Amino acid sequence: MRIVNTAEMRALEKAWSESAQRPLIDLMEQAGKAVWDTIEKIYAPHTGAHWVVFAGSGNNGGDGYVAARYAATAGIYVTVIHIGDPQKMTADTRTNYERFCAAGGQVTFAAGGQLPEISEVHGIVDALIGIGLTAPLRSHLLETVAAINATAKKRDCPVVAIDVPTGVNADTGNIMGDAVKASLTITIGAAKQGLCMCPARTYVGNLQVAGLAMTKADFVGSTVLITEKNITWPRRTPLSHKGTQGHVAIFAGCVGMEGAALLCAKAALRAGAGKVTLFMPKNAARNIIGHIPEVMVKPVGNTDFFALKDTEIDVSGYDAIAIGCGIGRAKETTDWGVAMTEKISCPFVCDADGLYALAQHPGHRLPARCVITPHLGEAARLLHVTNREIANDRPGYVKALHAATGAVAVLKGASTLLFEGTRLAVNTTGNAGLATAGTGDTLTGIIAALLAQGLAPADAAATGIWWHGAAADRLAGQYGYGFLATEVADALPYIYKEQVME
Ligand SMILES: NC(=O)C1=CN([C@@H]2O[C@H](COP(=O)(O)OP(=O)(O)OC[C@H]3O[C@@H](n4cnc5c(N)ncnc54)[C@H](OP(=O)(O)O)[C@@H]3O)[C@@H](O)[C@H]2O)[C@@H](O)CC1
Ligand SMILES: Nc1ncnc2c1ncn2[C@@H]1O[C@H](COP(=O)(O)OP(=O)(O)O)[C@@H](O)[C@H]1O
Ligand SMILES: [K+]
Repeated sequence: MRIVNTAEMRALEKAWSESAQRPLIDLMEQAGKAVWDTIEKIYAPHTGAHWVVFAGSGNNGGDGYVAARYAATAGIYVTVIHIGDPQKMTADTRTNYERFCAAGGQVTFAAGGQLPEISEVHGIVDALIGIGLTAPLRSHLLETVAAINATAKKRDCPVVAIDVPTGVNADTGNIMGDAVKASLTITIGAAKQGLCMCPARTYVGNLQVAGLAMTKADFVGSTVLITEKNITWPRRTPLSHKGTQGHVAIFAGCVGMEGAALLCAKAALRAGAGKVTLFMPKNAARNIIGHIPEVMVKPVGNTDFFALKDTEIDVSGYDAIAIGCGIGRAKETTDWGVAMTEKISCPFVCDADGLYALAQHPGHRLPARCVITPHLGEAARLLHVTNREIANDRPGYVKALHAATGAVAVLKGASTLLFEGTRLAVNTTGNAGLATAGTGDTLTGIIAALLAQGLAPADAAATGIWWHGAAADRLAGQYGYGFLATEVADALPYIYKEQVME
């Protein structure tokens, strides 16, 4: 599926219009026709069925008027409810309003609050707002959206959103106050990236792309979904041995947070690392020796946490390193963590308190062979903005993380995002069962193991987040929620078997 952001979409429309020397209203005609054709194909409405189209004054409303005209021509009893000020109709929307009326169509104008009672309806089309929404819905639209959702529930009829369900931010996937809960979203030209992200995904329903003439060229958008079709897997051959599968060194844990280190180490082994060595402050290490027999534990120093002198550790000879899980936030540890990022010469992943350490040293740059894996709060700390600012624009801030650090940036959460410098990647696996302590540590271990097995940093990050989410989806299928971070690690080989060995 081709995926774009709204700026790209508008640029595509403009470029098409200029090169084809045709007005944009021709695209609106194609869009509205494609919408009705798709509705016919999916719902096969019978002659005389009643469909209600909610139209706004922007061009999304224009698509709605075109679809309404095709519906009427097909023998559907179609009514349009135009919400908002008709004086504000765009020129193309007005033209299609007039064409619909000239064809005998009925339009009711409403301010938003007081909607006419819809007693019998077989389907609703949402053509209120598309990619033009950037601010929270104003109150009259909020009332309309609530009325659409309530009517669809009461009448048990489908709701088809044109381009974007009204209320969804097409770039960020955020809900701008409230949104239409669509059964089907027919997105115009190419899928808007926000439609593929949480929380929008639960409002989009079945997503169909209406291909228009302008997107038939060999256009590649700057956004991509991470799916089982485009990730890279490490391979084993019959001759593989532990020396060929990569040696991961993990710098993790402190007294009281030994578990984070164990989770990271276990996940690295489950993700195929040939050997895992766990470096831990001495007093923490003595608490966990033997917990995972496959892990080599190297106690460091003489204390509860890592300290600056621990930069003397020889970090050569490893294929990849994970640093940061559960190391704590002592000043000495943060100074040590930042110094280590300069000493490490192999690919590495930095997470959790390692990111806290980086945030204490603004402007510190990381090499491109480093992957950082912040959640929203860690990203906010790194970029010195609020959690809300990040939540409002996750696609923008994952790019900002890359720009600020130079590393391959992963922004975790529902719909984890990845940016390596060129394309925004949106993960498609994972579920709210992952909202439990330690699942981030397992992700760090997975990415480190993939780096150690030779994957490029961006590939290791993409495969890692997909694999981690897929393991969680398998567990959610078995248990629902309530599975543990350890179980996510233990589920990894089953996914590998399905994807690589079957
Ligand atoms: N270019 C073309 O020919 C093609 C365009 N295409 C179609 O056009 C769509 C984009 O059209 P667009 O740019 O006109 O914006 P659109 O989504 O209709 O939104 C503007 C309307 O929303 C309203 N509104 C905004 N914010 C609001 C808020 N917070 N709360 C309440 N209201 C708010 C705003 O009202 P205003 O703020 O002006 O009062 C205005 O009425 C695109 O998604 C696709 O469907 C395709 O068919 C291909 C050809
Ligand atoms: N609602 C959710 N849907 C999908 N994935 C989620 C959700 N909540 C959390 N996750 C995932 O779970 C992991 C949590 O990581 P993190 O917050 O660092 O946990 P911890 O620090 O306890 O290890 C991340 O990979 C994140 O993307
Ligand atoms: K819409």
